[in-house]
Amino acid sequence: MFMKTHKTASSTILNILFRFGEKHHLKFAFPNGRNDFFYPSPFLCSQVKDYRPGDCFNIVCNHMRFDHHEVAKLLPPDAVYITILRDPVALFESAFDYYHRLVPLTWRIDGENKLAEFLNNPQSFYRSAAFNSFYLKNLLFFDFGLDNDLEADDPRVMSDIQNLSKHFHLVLFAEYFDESLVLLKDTLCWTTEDILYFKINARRSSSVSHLTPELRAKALQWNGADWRLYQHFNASFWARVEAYGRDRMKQEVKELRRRNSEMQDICIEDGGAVEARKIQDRHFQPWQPLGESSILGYNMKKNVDPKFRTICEKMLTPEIQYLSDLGVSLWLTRLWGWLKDAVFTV
Ligand SMILES: Nc1ncnc2c1ncn2[C@@H]1O[C@H](COP(=O)(O)OS(=O)(=O)O)[C@@H](OP(=O)(O)O)[C@H]1O
Repeated sequence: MFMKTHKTASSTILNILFRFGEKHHLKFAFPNGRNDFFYPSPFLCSQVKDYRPGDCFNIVCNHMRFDHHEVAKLLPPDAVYITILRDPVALFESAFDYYHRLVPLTWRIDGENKLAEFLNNPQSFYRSAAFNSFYLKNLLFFDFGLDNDLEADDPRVMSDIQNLSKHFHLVLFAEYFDESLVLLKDTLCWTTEDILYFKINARRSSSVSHLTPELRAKALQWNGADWRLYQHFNASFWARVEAYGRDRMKQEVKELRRRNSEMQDICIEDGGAVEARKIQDRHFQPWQPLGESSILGYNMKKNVDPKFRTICEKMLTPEIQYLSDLGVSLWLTRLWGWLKDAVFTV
């Protein structure tokens, strides 16, 4: 079970899981008609495509609002539960940039720097019951099915975190992505080959807001429950690295980076990610947020060695196209994508 949290490098993990599942003919529990399990509604096993009570799956990995009891119905009792976190300030900044047009509360924020305006006075732009407002506060807590309106010092925050830690065997971190993958490989007895990746779903640098220390402090306070969650699992992560062996970790990370860079030379035109308008093959065109084209993608080398063509293609394929390749119907996602691009894109 991979709990795909929002704006945490989870699409890069998803690509790794898709490739592993496909290679070993594993059975995915997929959504039906769209790329998520009716997010933000809480997860129900009936949302799984062709689900019948008693069915058992190998991998669950699409966006959902987590509910352990429901997820457990799909999996064997010894299933490994994994998720990924990111520094709540970076996550908040990324989510605000990506989703703010979908949150009516933010439409009346004036000025060039909407993020700063919001953080300087969040209460005046936020109501917990408002449409899509969960994107604006403690999004990790929300994704885990918890109350994202709790203040950091509410005792329920720590008890929720303790409870979550009983369910998850491994918590990865976007900030220590390569170390996280080495722990993933160790937990699942995988090989380095299995964890090779290209960064998926990154924004162009001009879309990233750099927060002043004051605004960073405000963002941390505003997302206080997520900050506690992050700190709790961060401590367990480093204890885990210690147990794995610092030197051993260093060697493994070095090897992973060497292999990734080798794959980059083999697969990617111009050495790295490019703006969407420069992507020639629609198959590699990433999904864009409402109203702009800020997400980068890749061009595959034209003269790629035939023995690497398939692996390059798969490593470069964004989530939506990969789901389609795996046979998932995406008619609702595509309808929304068409509306988004035809009607709303400026
Ligand atoms: N390998 C790796 N290491 C560190 N960070 C990474 C990595 N891969 C993706 N990213 C960053 O993760 C952000 C996208 O997250 P998600 O894929 O989870 O987004 S989504 O919720 O599925 O839309 C997005 O962050 P922002 O660019 O700040 O928006 C990506 O740049």
